[in-house]
Amino acid sequence: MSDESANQTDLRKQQLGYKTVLVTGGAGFIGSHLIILLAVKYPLWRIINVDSLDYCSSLKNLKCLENTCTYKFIQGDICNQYFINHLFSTENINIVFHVNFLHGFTWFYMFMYVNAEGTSFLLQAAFAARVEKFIYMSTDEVYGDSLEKDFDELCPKRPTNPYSKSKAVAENIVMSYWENHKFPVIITRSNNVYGPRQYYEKVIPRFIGLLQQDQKCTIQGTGLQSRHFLYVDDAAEAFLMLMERGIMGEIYNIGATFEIPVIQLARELVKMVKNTSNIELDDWLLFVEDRPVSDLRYPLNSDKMHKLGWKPKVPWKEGIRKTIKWYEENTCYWPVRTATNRNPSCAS
Ligand SMILES: Cc1cn([C@H]2C[C@H](O)[C@@H](COP(=O)(O)OP(=O)(O)O[C@H]3O[C@H](CO)[C@@H](O)[C@H](O)[C@H]3O)O2)c(=O)[nH]c1=O
Repeated sequence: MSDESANQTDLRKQQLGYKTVLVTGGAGFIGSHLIILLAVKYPLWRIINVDSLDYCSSLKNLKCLENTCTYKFIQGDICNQYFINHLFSTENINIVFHVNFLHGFTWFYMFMYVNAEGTSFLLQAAFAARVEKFIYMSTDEVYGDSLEKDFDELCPKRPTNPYSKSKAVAENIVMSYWENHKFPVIITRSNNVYGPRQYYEKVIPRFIGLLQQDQKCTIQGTGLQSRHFLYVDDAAEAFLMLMERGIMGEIYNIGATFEIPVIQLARELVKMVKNTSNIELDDWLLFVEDRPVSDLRYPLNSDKMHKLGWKPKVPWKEGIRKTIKWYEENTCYWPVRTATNRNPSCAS
């Protein structure tokens, strides 16, 4: 089929209610789970995955869609303006999930470039193409930390590290399109997401990978900082619910109900992975240098999501059991099993 007639077919399908959805960073952990859920729930929609295939992404994550004619992978960089403009002018994109981002605690310029400037390139092109919904995945980290009070979406942003600062800047750019042009955007701020296929640099897969190789869990700092963990299927469900029912121009917290200090998380994982008695648990902990800035916790008030009808469904015990099982069955999935955190500031 020629490009022109393919375009005509797309347009006719869109008139019938079929959509074309773009997911940036779709070969990564969260992006790939989101794409698979989209493909299951909307089998007739076109899904375009744009990913630069950085070290923590893999096309293996989407192997199950390889032969699906409604799914298309394009290797590309959101910071390449020519590429992005071409993408929007040729693909008739209706909905964007902007998942793609760069993590870390140093290299401030790179975070600003990818997270803020890249987002701005994408927005410009999406706006020109009159996209119907632009959903931007931000982070709970934009709030800074809180020892007591839960953050709701009206709390001020107080990001403390270069990554969260760049995400906060990107949020401002996204929101300015709503405020100035009523361009339909939604911002999500979620807790830490975990589950099968996550790259080894994040705390849960990293600890599992280390233990599987008889190495100790590297606790950064005291380990008393705690995190809320959301199973990836629940996160993907939340993103789809926002696409279906979210109010444009709004921000939504996507919070988990399970919170655990990192040191306790390590002990739980030791118990599960090593089948160790309580007395020996701490033999598997190694205290390493902390990050330059380490927030203690990010408690979220997710009432807005609950009102839309979303709640996390997967209990921690079930989620972590499934996750460990996956890592046990897929020891060679990622090239390096105990990736040192690519973040150069993490002394681990
Ligand atoms: C990898 C690693 C981490 N940690 C600690 C540092 C943190 O307090 C905690 C969680 O670290 P990470 O798994 O790297 O995730 P974190 O920095 O919280 O960031 C994640 O969660 C954020 C949401 O809070 C997302 O916005 C980020 O994109 C995502 O990467 O575990 C350790 O103590 N040892 C480790 O080896």
